[in-house]
Amino acid sequence: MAAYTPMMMQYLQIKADYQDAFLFFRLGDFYEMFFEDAIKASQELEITLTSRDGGGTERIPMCGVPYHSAQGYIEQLIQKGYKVAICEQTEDPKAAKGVVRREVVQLITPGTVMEGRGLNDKENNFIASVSAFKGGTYGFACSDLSTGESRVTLLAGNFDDVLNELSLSGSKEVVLDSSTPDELQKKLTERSVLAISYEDNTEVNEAYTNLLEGLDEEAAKLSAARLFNYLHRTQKRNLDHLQPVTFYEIQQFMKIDFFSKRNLELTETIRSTAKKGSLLWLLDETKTAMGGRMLKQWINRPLINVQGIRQRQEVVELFISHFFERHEIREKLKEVYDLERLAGRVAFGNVNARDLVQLKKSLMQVPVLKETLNSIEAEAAARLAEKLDPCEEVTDLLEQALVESPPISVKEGNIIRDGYDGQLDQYRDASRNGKTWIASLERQEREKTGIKSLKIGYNRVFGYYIEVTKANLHLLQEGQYERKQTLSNAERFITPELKEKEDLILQAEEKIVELEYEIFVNIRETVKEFIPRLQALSKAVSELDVLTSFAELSEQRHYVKPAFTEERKILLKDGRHPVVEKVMSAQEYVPNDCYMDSERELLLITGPNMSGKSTYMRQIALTAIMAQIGCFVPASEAVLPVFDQVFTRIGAADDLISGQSTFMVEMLEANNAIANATESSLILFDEIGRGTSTYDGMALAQAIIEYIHDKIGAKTLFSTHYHELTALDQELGKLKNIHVSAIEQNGKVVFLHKIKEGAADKSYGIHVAQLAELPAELIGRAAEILEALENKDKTDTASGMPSSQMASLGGRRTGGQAGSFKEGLAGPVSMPTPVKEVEPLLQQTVEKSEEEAQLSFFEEVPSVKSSSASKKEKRVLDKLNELDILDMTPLQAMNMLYELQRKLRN
Ligand SMILES: Nc1ncnc2c1ncn2[C@@H]1O[C@H](COP(=O)(O)OP(=O)(O)OP(=O)(O)O)[C@@H](O)[C@H]1O
Repeated sequence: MAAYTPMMMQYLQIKADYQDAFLFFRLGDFYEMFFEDAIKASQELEITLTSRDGGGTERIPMCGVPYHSAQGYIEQLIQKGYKVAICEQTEDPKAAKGVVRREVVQLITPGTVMEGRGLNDKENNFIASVSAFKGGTYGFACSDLSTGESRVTLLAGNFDDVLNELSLSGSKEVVLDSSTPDELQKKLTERSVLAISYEDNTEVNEAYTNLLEGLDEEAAKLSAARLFNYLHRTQKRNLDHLQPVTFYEIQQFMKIDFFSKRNLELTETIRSTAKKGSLLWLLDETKTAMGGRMLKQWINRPLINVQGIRQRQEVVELFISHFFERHEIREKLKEVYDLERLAGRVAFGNVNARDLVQLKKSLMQVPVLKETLNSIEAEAAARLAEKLDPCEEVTDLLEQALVESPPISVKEGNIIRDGYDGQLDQYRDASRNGKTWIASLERQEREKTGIKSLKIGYNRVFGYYIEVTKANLHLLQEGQYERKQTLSNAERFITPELKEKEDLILQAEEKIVELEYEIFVNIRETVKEFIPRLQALSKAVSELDVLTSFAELSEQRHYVKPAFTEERKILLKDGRHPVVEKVMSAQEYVPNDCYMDSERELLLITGPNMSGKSTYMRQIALTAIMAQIGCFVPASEAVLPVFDQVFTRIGAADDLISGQSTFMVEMLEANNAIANATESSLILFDEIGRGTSTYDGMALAQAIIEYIHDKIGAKTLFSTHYHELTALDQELGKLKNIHVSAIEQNGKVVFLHKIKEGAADKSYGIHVAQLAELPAELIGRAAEILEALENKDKTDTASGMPSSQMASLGGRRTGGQAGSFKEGLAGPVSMPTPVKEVEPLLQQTVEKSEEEAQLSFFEEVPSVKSSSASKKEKRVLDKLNELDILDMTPLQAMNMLYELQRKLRN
């Protein structure tokens, strides 16, 4: 290796310990980066790459950012998922012999950000640890360093549960044992952009022993200890604000798996992953950042304990009936800052005087909140009031000590009030007296010399001086003034007396600044002792915030309090999809009822495209979730069971990025539901089977329905375009058909969005295509093909060919009879008992033709059997040619490519 300079050797030595981070190496007023770090950082941060001589044969790539503006650059790197090690000079350069000692003082990572853009007010910033134990148990711990909250759980054997917990907590970083197998690491990073870190030490650090005291299980302790050890090692300080770790079991909450959370758009929309348009967006009427975070946690983990839900409902109801008190409370909540994160920064040592003034102002709202709650005179309100601890000692201290508007910096004085500290007052007197003396000296000198324009000024170089314009110089007495500086139009002088006072003033000011900082640190340390109380207060305020916002929303949007039943019954009158309703205004939205009980476990929903099938299904799930977080629900009457889990298969072909075909994802999601659902679960399956050929799809759909009906008994809503399946109600006692109605008016389809009993009688696929403004010529052609298909079907049926008129694909399996799917296809129809004799036939042909009509974009339809391979290719090429690629998103383009390829291979 080349002989580098001692400083570069020091750099390389430190860098060796931080291979996976950018090393910000402090050199004077800059943080410098070298070698690979410099090349990469210059690209990521768009800063100039230079080079320097480091003693070796070649120049070393280098780039740097100024110390005072480093924060922004660090945030940029963290947001991109990188880690940054801050390496400071840890001894006074003047005192150093040789190279100044330098050490990494903090490793900032995506999961350990404490301030700045990396933190979203209304979102937690969790870092998790995953530990594998013998017997297949996983320990999952997570901590939000900015708020200090931590929790841990043990997950038996199922790695999907680990992935779910990671996604529910929204963790940005995961800490693993370095021996974690690669395949698990790959799985962890597949679903989201996670920073991975390692910590092998699981010994409980003394500083955190008390935080782990409540944990009975050794594995839980070790998992949390791994996380704390990592935090301690990277942050290099005691983290006094960390709260005791709570142990939870995933069975304590309604389980909503990763897919369902996404499909139901609980906290973000599928398309843009934005909050706007999600359930969280609708429900978030909170006034504080902490309340916003609590709401998100509640949505991610609805309760299954009826008692807990009813307690929340009781408070919501109370606030609905106490409008003025609610209004008063919400006004006051606006004044409450983020107590939890303030407390975190107090412990971390990066809080400033302004933050503490905000803390004081927040705490001053607490007595008013308590008073308002107590004025309601209800037990539930009194319970909430009880939990609000105003921490008067902190308010008093901050009120007495801090001025109203201190500066941002804590090292420049002007923070502490007069009268708070005797010594400080003395210094201030000295400084003020000196300044008064100087002001009177100016008066005296003017009188003495008769120079009206004489003035006393101050600058950093010469200190105080007497300034006289050149025209008046002759009026000064010789020998009394020492000339210090000549300007173009004036001269500046000093006198021994002036310098003496100046020394006094400057010394006093220096002492003031030092002492103010010292006092500030003492105050901060005192506030630190109140952190647990502040954190408890923060929880109570958050709860009050969320519950009043539920009340606000429930009243505004005419939601109703759901009753819970143990009868596994759903009764919703005038139910609405809360988000769609908000977007389209209540007048336009068509409310729908839903009734399910032990005789009506599965609802098979048919109806045209665009009629509102998915909206209806989603609204049932969202209503259940809203009910179980304690909110009222969008209906005029609601009775619900407590669901243990919600499963969904709804959604678009948006999974190409994860490398799985749409159909495969569909099957994985279906399997997840089938493997885990119980009779207390809710399943929503939207057009299962549509991703494969008609017969395959229909067969799978039927088999899935039968399986749920016979073996699971979960409340299930299943929408389908396979009208043949509607005949299943003859066989499956607990399956009922419902449909979304539509009518035809002047050749155009009109969606009524109204759910009705029974199966739909028509598909309207071509009508929908017409609404989408496909070319008239094409629509005409589709109608022609449809007719041809219908006729063909009729002929086939008449000639005894296997027909699509059969009620379902395979005879239903009962006992030992194996009425297999194949038999159903090849032999005579095994279960041909459609409800209506003629209609199902029509339904089938319309349905089939709709699908074929869609295919006709690309290939010849079966009725016009001239399809040659070259013609098919030509159609694909034509389609390619027509595409306006610049107008497509990458995902749309990928989907289209996938589709085209599928057409070619078909
Ligand atoms: N109850 C309703 N009242 C008013 N408008 C509704 C209602 N339900 C759905 N809609 C509107 O109809 C649109 C289509 O609904 P949705 O996606 O649920 O239809 P779908 O039947 O599932 O369609 P597809 O079969 O094509 O997937 C919605 O975006 C919404 O604007």
